Amino acid sequence: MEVRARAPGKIILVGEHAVVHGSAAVAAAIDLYTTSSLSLLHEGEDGGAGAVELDLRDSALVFSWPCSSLRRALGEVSGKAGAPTPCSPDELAAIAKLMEGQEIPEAKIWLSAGLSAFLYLYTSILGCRPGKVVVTSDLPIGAGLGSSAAFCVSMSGALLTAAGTVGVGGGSGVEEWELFGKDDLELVNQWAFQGEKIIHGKPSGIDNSVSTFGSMIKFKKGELTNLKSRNPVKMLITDTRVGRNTKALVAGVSERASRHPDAMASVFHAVNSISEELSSIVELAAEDEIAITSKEDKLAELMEMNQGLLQCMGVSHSSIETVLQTTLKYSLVSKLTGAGGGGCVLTLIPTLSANIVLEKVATELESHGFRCFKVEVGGRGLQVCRG
Ligand SMILES: Nc1ncnc2c1ncn2[C@@H]1O[C@H](COP(=O)(O)OP(=O)(O)O)[C@@H](O)[C@H]1O
Ligand SMILES: C[C@@](O)(CCOP(=O)(O)O)CC(=O)O
Ligand SMILES: [Mg+2]
Repeated sequence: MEVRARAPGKIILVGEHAVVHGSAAVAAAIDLYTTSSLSLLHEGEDGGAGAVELDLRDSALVFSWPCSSLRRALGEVSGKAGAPTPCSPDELAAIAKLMEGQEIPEAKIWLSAGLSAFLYLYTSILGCRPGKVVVTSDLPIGAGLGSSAAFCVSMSGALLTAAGTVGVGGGSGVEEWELFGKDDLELVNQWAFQGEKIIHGKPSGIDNSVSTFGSMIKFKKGELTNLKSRNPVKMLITDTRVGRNTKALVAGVSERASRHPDAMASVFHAVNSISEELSSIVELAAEDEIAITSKEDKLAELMEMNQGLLQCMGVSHSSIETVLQTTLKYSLVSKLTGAGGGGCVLTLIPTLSANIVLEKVATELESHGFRCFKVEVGGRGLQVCRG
């Protein structure tokens, strides 16, 4: 049996980093996906005693662990159907040892966090039984669009479906994407969060939640509120192509917060107010051109204010500043999205803006070596297909 699960990336409209410290944030799914395709094998089917294989198609890298080594390192784990137990320090150390035998190219050493999350999810859900997972993704990795969460959500979705834990009774037998019910999605989300913890250290949970449930959400202290966005929100995304790592950036903000607790508490409080205000504005229905423009002006101003506060947190970057200055020449407002330090920048596209302006701004941004693309905002979350 093959199970394919796909999960979207996301944009954070406002509230990144502050959300880790208890403020509200607003995020939306985008139409770029990571897909995990899982085939379970029987011992001996591959001519050997069986192995767990991870094929990262986009990187042209395949990793493999004999089931016998997994059992030696992790014990006779039997797989778990219910809610996850967090990865213990001992388990994490055993997984780190299993990584030693793998040949990860130096330039892609950042993949090791994803591989560790994979081994944790696979062995915890299915035990040490042989199987093969092929992963493909439309998302740039490590660029602020939530590739780590999409990886963990699609992987958890595929593994839990194969284990028969979620999606029981669903599916029509023909190849089509299937949506899960709320309880199944909750369970997938809990597992994906544990995977995110291995990759990020201290995630807020916003990325895995929006990737699992889709749509546009407000997220605060683990609580998710679905936002009904009454008018389309259009965003241009600019990938600065400056690599960065969410774990290090999140840790940097926490260190700044422990050096300046009062000042940073005020910054986080201001972000919370921005997210709350933006949430209520997106839910307002604007009927005519004047109302739409006034609504978009408010969204743009809140995004601009949030960008200033992200600079206060120390997570902007010269490449991000270049995008801000370039789009401002065309009276367009931008802010970083995700962890910052490079990665992607959002530019709000007003409904009434002329296509020619957009083409000009994209051309100028690309002349700096950046990559621009448009995304659909607020679409579906996890979907599964059984072949
Ligand atoms: N398709 C993938 N295959 C393997 N690992 C992945 C994949 N997507 C994400 N990851 C893991 O997630 C990390 C990137 O996560 P992160 O730094 O949070 O950035 P972002 O989530 O914004 O893309 C990568 O370094 C890798 O370990
Ligand atoms: C910085 C943060 O708010 C978002 C990180 O998103 P990304 O991994 O950069 O896509 C961290 C979090 O909320 O877990
Ligand atoms: Mg991430």
